[in-house]
Amino acid sequence: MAYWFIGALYISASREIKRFESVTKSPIYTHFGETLNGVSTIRAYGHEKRFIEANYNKIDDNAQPKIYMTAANRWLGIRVDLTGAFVSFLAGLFALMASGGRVDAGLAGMSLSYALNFTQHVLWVVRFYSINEMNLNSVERVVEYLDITPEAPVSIPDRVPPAEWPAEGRISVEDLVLQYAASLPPVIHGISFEVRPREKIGIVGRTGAGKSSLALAMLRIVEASAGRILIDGVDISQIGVGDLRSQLTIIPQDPVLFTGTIRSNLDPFNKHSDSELWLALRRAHLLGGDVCEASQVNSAGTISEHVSPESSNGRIIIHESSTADGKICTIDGLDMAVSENGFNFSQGQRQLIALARALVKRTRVIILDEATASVDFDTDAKIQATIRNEFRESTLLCIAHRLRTIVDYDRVLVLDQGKVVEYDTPYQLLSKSKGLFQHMCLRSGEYDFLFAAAKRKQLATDASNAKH
Ligand SMILES: Nc1ncnc2c1ncn2[C@@H]1O[C@H](COP(=O)(O)OP(=O)(O)OP(=O)(O)O)[C@@H](O)[C@H]1O
Repeated sequence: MAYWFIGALYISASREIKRFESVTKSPIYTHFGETLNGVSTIRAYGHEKRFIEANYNKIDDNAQPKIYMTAANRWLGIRVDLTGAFVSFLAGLFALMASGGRVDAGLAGMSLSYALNFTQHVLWVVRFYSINEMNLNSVERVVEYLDITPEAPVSIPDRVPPAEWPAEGRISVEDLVLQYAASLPPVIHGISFEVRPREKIGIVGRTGAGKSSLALAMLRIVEASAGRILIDGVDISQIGVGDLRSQLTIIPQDPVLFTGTIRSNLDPFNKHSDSELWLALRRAHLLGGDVCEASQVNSAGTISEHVSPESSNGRIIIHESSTADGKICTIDGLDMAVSENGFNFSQGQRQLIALARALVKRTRVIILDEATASVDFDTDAKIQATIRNEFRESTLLCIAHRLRTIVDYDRVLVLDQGKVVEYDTPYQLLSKSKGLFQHMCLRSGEYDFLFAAAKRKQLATDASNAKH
C-alpha cells in the first residue's frame, strides 16, 4: 500500500511534467526552422543576438520540466529506497521472531535477499508504468489527427470521368458558396458564371475578393458549401479528387517544387522524353534565348541552334554565356538537383518551372494564380506570349494583379467581397462608366495603354466573329 501511494503521487506529477516537456519542445524546432529560413534577413538587420537569445529561452523553457523530471525521479528513488529498507527491516525482524527464533538460516537468508530485491523491482514497476503512461501522451496527440475528416477519395470507381474528359474545357459555376470552415463566414457568396471552351478569362478584384479561393475551389482544396462547379457537364464534387486534379493544372502564387531533379519535377511519372522537357524549359524562358521549335531539339535532348551544350557524364551543361539573352539561365541539366521546396531557385524561377510543368502536362483547363507575379516585366511579357501561343487550345483562368496581363483576354471576371460584380470583355468593361474594372485601370496609371489593347482585342474578336 505504501508503494502504491508513493507510485500514484509520482505518476500524477510526472505525467504533467512530461506534457510540459512535449509542449515546450515544438517551439524550439519551429523557431530554429524559421531562423534558418530567414537567416539572411536576420543577418541583414543585425538581429542575430535577439534570435540566439530567443533560442536559448526556448531551450531553457524545455529544460525546466526536464530538471523537474529528474527531481521527481530522485524523489521517487528516496521514498522507494526508504520503504524498501523498512521492508527489509521487517523481513529481518519476522525472521528473528518467527517460531521463537528457530527459523532455518537458509530460509531467513532467502527472505532477506528477496526483501532487498523487492525494492528494486517495485522501483522499476513504478518507473515503467509511469513511462508508459507518459508516452501515451503521444498516442493522445495521434488520436487528435485520426479525428480529422479525411479528404474525398482519390477516385470513385463507378464515377470515373471518361479518359478524354475534359474534351472541351467548358466551365459552369452555379451558385457557388465557399467557406474555409463551418465556423467561419463564407468568402464566396453564391456566384455563378460560365466559361466557354478555350476562353481566356482574367480574374481580377481587390485583395481579399476571393480570387485565390475560387482557384482552390476548382481543385476542391476547399469544398463548396453550396452550389457546384461543372467542367464539360461533369459536377466536380461527384468525382474523385485525384481524377479531377490530374486533369487540371494550376500555377499557384507560391509553386511547390519537390526535392529531386528538374526532370522529376517536370515529369514525375516519366511520361515524356528529354527533348519535350527541354523544350518546355525553353518555352517557359528558363533557358534564355528565343523559343525554338521541336525540330531544333536533337535526340540527346539538347537544343541544337541556340545553345552549345557540352555533354559531361550524361549531363547537359548550358553555360550562361551561351544563351541569347543570358537572363535566367540557371538550369545546368535535367538532372540538376532541386532542394527542399525548391529553395535553390528564386520565387520567379519556381513559377517559371511550374509554367514549364504545365507546358509538359498540357491539360484542357489551366489556372494561373498570379503566375507571373515574381518576374520582371520583360520576362512577364515573354511568358504571356508563351501562354497565349501554347495554351491556345486550353481554357485559361488567370488571376492577375497586373492588368496589362489580362487586358487582351477574352473576358474579365471582376470579383468584389466574394461576389461577381462584372463579367464581360475588357473593352466593354472599360467602356462602362463607373465600373470597378474601369476604376482599377484608371488607378493603375496605364489606362491609355490598357484601353488601346482592349480595343484592339475587341476589334480582332469582332472581325473573327464576322468571318465565321
Ligand atoms: N485559409 C484560410 N482560412 C480562412 N479564411 C481564409 C483563408 N484563406 C483566405 N481566407 C479568407 O478568404 C477571403 C478571400 O481570400 P482570397 O485569398 O481568396 O483573396 P484574393 O482575392 O485571392 O486576395 P489576394 O489578391 O490578396 O491574393 C479573405 O477574406 C481571406 O481572409
